[in-house]
Amino acid sequence: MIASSELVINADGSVFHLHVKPEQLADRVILVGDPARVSLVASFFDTKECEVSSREFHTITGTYRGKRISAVSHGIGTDNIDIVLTELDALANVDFKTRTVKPEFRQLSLVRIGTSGGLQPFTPIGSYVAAAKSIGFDGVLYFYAGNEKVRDLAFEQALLSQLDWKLDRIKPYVVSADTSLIEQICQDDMIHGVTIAANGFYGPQGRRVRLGLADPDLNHKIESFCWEKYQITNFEMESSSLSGLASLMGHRAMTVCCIIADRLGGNMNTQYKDLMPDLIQKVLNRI
Ligand SMILES: O=P(O)(O)O[C@H]1O[C@H](CO)[C@@H](O)[C@H]1O
Ligand SMILES: O=c1cc[nH]c(=O)[nH]1
Repeated sequence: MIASSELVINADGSVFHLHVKPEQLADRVILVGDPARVSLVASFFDTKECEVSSREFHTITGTYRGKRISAVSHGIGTDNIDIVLTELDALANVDFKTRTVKPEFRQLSLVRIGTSGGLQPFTPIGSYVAAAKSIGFDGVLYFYAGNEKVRDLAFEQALLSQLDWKLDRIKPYVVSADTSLIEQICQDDMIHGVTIAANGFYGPQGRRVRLGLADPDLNHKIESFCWEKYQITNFEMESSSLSGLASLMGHRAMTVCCIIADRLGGNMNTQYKDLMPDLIQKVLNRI
């Protein structure tokens, strides 16, 4: 039995942070950072079954062309993904009455639709980049047993050596998205990329506002990195822990982002919300 301090269930039977009840979660889940983007996703639904909001976590479950789908916001950062993935997995796989793991595993398909900064000439503003591989600058995955089994250790070595890694308190890790989900969602209109999930928007993505950077050359090294068939394409902030935790739990997960910042040219599209409906519809049609 899982103690009440470990898996926290609210008095109304919902899970602690998301405030969602087990019967309210669909097998297909669209994850987004911005709580307002959940309403945008749900605006395409044919029916709406429930809507729950708590902190930055906004959930709407409904149907799209006969498919039951939950849209869930996770806020910003890989630490939030630890909360959201653990609670979604518990909603699917723990019996909330007995507080025991259900005998039959229920697999979720999770697609994160995010925004991102492009790092290559072939990832301009407005392009869609799916994270076939994610590089985690965060440390969430390291806290879980068996993390080495879902990490690409050869890729990690190539990174440390080619980037001449100088930030000795942090060791980037590499994980893969679910290949069957990438095949299902990505067509010619999405680039298969390698995405860095940074543990911040500014310094950890090489942005300088007032503070200097510990390794001012890191972004140049990231842009020129090339190993086997891989180049690093973009920065966002959640795909690493999403792919890593989902792999450990047995769920299918991937991230696809709309590029809104051109880090090479120094340009930004602050009107990116106009670009989102098209990407959302593509994912809803394919999930
Ligand atoms: O647009 P979302 O989904 O929030 O994704 C990106 O935007 C946020 C930073 O502005 C981070 O969450 C990053 O991953
Ligand atoms: O540059 C960007 C743009 C969106 N989200 C990020 O994390 N970085």
